[in-house]
Amino acid sequence: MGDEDWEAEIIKPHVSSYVPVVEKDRFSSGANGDTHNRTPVSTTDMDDGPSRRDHFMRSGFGSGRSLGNRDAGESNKRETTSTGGGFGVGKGFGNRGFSHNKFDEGDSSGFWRESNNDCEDFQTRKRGFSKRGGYQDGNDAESSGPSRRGGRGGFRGCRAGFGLASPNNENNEDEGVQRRGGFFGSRRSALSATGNGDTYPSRSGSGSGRDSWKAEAEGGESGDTQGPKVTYIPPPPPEDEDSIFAHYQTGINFDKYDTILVEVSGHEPPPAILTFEEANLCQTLNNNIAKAGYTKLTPVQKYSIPIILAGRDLMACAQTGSGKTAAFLLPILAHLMREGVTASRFKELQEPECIIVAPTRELINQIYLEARKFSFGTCVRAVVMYGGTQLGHSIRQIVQGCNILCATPGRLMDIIGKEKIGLKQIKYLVLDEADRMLDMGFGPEMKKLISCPGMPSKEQRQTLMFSATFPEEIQRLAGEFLKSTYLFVAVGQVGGACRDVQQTVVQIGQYSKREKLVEILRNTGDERTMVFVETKKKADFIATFLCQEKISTTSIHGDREQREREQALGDFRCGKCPVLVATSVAARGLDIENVQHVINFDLPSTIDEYVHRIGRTGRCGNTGRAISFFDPESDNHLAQPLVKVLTDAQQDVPAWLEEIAFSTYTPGFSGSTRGNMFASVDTRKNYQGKSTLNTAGFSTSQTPTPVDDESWD
Ligand SMILES: Nc1ncnc2c1ncn2[C@@H]1O[C@H](COP(=O)(O)OP(=O)(O)OP(=O)(O)O)[C@@H](O)[C@H]1O
Repeated sequence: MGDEDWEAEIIKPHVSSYVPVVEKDRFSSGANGDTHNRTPVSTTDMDDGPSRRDHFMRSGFGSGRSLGNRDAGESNKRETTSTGGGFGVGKGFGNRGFSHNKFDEGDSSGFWRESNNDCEDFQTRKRGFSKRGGYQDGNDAESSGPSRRGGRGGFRGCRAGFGLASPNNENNEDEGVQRRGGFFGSRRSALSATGNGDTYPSRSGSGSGRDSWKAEAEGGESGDTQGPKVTYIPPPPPEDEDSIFAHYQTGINFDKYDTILVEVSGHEPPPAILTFEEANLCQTLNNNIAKAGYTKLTPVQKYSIPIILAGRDLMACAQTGSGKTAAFLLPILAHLMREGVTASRFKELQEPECIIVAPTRELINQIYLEARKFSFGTCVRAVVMYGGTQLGHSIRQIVQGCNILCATPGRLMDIIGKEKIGLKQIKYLVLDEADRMLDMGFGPEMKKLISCPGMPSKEQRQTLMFSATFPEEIQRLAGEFLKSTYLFVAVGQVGGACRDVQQTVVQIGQYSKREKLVEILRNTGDERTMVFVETKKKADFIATFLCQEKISTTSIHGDREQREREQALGDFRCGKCPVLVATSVAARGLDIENVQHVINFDLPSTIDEYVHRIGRTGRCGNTGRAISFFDPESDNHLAQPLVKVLTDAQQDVPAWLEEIAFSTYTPGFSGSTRGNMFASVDTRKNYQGKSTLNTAGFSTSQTPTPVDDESWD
């Protein structure tokens, strides 16, 4: 099936995953005339009568056979070898072109490799699928358009079994290989072509792919040869002041932030400020800060704001949910206003003063909403654009004027390639979740960005990097983006978990997880809970399973269309679906009120991902709970770093976990499967002076100390 079939596929409703299958009869015309606007699954939807059940039955899902197969969706091998219909292998895909042998042998060709990293780039991987090079030659089902792979699998499976016919049946095994694989993007080595939603080259560490990002962009989303046109136009956010400034309350532990140690390293850092007044921001900004409910600075804000105001480059690492977004937005806005930046007018080529990049669409949208909030009533205009939405829509937003451009990397490259954005005026470049972007293999793309024609050199712009985790390797790479004089701010333990999250680790076998999950969710009632799983397919599977159990659930992952992702998030935010099953696409940055629980149904492959995932709860001084299922069959590599994270966060460490950590002890272990994630200090060796202070501003030490925390033992 060629690209034209992709087109055909998107003009008729299709099912991109089997969660939406249950919604199939609910397709409605979207606001934008999109013909496949679907409502994510929820129990309420699923409970509404026999017809829905019929649908399940018809689709093969929910038959005793399907559901009775506890292995389905949980055991890769079993799925791929089962031909029993129902869940295991839908007729649509399961046997028609898949070489079981390949799966069983853990084929590492990269086809159908589903990564947990389905952030912004999921289209790219799908693109990779279409170039499957020899995989299942001649099978029309198998060679169908890549991005619709899951969809077709689901859709066809729906007719003839159920959509677990996803070709990703082998994924878990491949992921097992991948997750232990290389570092910068090496996990993606097989996925090299561009995608329709986010066009950029391979994430492969080598930067393979095409030579020019511009070529990528031109052959990208708008390049009709590359895939289906994305028609989704996200609904505009509410414009009324109440909505713009809607916020949740800080929690009981907000004041405890003052006791967290902060380490600043680098030459001559400006002193921290203790209050918003000391920042000397303009009146409009102060008003907006007040309307946002901010009365007191968080530690990362106390340090970062004066550093950014002083024009310094910054790498800042602070625990999840501790206000990093405002820490960079406020001083940037203050500068822009001080410099008299006025809203740019309609122009074909816009030249923003600031670019903010983040790895996921939902996160960049959230940052945009914060930028819009703090720039309210000013002349500064923020614009957001991200993959999975209509490119023309992004362009229309931009040409109206753009001072602060919030973008995901792929879309940013597209727009620059289309010469809608000039870089000459850039004064601030912000990389949020910088480690994630670099880890995902965006390093080459980011390097291309900073060497784009017109982009001021690092000496002439201010570059800011933020995250809750900064492995050493990433720090070293990140140094290329920053002036050598950059300051490094570490609030608390770099890579450490937020102490406001009560962490529990449960030892459990793969096949008992679902039962346990239901048990937990029955006890949590309507409390908002995020359930993380490792693969997109499993996200759908678990969401559907929970719906069957009458637990209102929706799901978010990289194979869902952007419309569905946003709908899912909306339903979760408003409480319509209090359970959100997610892959790591939702692990970073998402700030959702009242998430009381995070459940790691599957532990992530790395400890820093764990830290980010559990950081979706316990934000801004609120408390939360995280329960993680630890399967000794697959998670032993996490035992050591997990023990460290738990210990550092003053949590109970189960004896069995300590034992596993001990038995898998690696001399020189530094807390990460990928390197020294617990680099509690700036990894530069040449800085002089490091101050360790508590956030009330009192110095506890002014002398440099050696790297003291690289080893957990
Ligand atoms: N000084 C403050 N006073 C009150 N609320 C604040 C303050 N700073 C930030 N917040 C709120 O705290 C929440 C978390 O902030 P934010 O999303 O910026 O955290 P983060 O550190 O970026 O987290 P993550 O590491 O998960 O991305 C947001 O709702 C934000 O509006």
